Amino acid sequence: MDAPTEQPHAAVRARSPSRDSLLIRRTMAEVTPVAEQVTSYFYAMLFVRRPDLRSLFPAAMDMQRDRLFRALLRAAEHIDDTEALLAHLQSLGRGHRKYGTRAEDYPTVGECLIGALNRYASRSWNAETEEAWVRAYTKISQIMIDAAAADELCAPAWWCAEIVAHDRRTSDVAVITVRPDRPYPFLAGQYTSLETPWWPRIWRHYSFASTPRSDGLLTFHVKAVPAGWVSTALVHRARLGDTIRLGPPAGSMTVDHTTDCGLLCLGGGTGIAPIEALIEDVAEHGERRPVEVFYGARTDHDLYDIDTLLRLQQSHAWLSVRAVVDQQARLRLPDVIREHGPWNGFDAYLSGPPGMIRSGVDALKNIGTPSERIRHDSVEGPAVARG
Ligand SMILES: NC(=O)C1=CN([C@@H]2O[C@H](COP(=O)(O)OP(=O)(O)OC[C@H]3O[C@@H](n4cnc5c(N)ncnc54)[C@H](O)[C@@H]3O)[C@@H](O)[C@H]2O)C=CC1
Repeated sequence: MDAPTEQPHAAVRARSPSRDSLLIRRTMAEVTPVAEQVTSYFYAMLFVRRPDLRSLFPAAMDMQRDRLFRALLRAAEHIDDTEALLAHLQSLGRGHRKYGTRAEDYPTVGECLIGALNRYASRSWNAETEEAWVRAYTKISQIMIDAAAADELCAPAWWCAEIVAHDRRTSDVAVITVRPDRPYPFLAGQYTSLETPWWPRIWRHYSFASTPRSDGLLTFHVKAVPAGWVSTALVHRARLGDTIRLGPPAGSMTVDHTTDCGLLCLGGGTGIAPIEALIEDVAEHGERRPVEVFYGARTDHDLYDIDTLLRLQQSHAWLSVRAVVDQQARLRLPDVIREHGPWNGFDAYLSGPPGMIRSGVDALKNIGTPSERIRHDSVEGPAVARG
């Protein structure tokens, strides 16, 4: 994602913001309209001060130059939400190991961040604001540094993986299976970051389409999207035997096995991949909790994995699968959940395009689903930006 664009899993608590948080928000309000310039200035400063850091970023910086910067700003905005921030930043810190980031790089990044904000938020900037940003950045960077150091003791910074199956399902969707060079631990519902040999240092996120398997293989669903360099290479260029790199697993859209409540799953397009992993997870735990899947696609032809889902439905009485095809349906995917249900006693899992997640969350909230029962990974940024 890419990782720098992950966002705090936002269960925003109703609490009055701290003074630091208010000052940070004031800066953000001033820099948001000139975000492009602030970002360019930040990276220019960073690479002038530390030219050696340039090699950690992709050759074409326009593709993701603002990801690190945006991630830092977003984390600062959530500075009061310690619980959400902690999990998010730990994941970010672990994910940064694959870029080659070291603890000693963080102070320079912080100086450039504050330098850029100081310059572009000049109307509201003062000594108190600077202190608030220094405190926020110190907290953010320390969590990331600590998480990276702890991870170093037990996991590699990245895994190499060989493509062992490449199944073109439609003109733009491929189901790709890889064999990692070392065991790769993860949970059903999580995703990873992936780098191809053709676009070095450009990482994109893909969800695991199954539970961990005894043969250690990992499967991803990839759709080539316009201007999506990584996805297009994976669908149209990758061949058996090619080697990709994987970052660590991330994401919190996992099944809570301490309850037996039902699962309402919405999978849009290739967003169906982690939903399939969740179904397998429930099956492997021998649970007989209801799992209701709505699989949305634009056309019949885009339901590229409906056969897998129907096979799973045949073998599990607790599983129900419904396809919702835009061209045929009166309603779009998120709207159909209002027509079915009620969904009391169900946890909701959403995976698909950002717009689908947003309207799905709205639809669920409108029918009274509490937000702590709605799970999805971030709507903006890498979790769903899979170019
Ligand atoms: N490949 C993977 O592992 C994963 C991919 N994703 C994300 O899923 C998306 C899949 O893209 P496509 O296959 O092109 O899906 P798509 O754009 O063809 O849409 C799939 C379904 O979502 C619905 N939808 C789309 N936009 C909507 C909106 N604004 N409001 C309500 N419903 C909407 C459509 O009606 C359709 O039923 C991408 O954004 C990808 O990043 C998410 C999780 C995992």
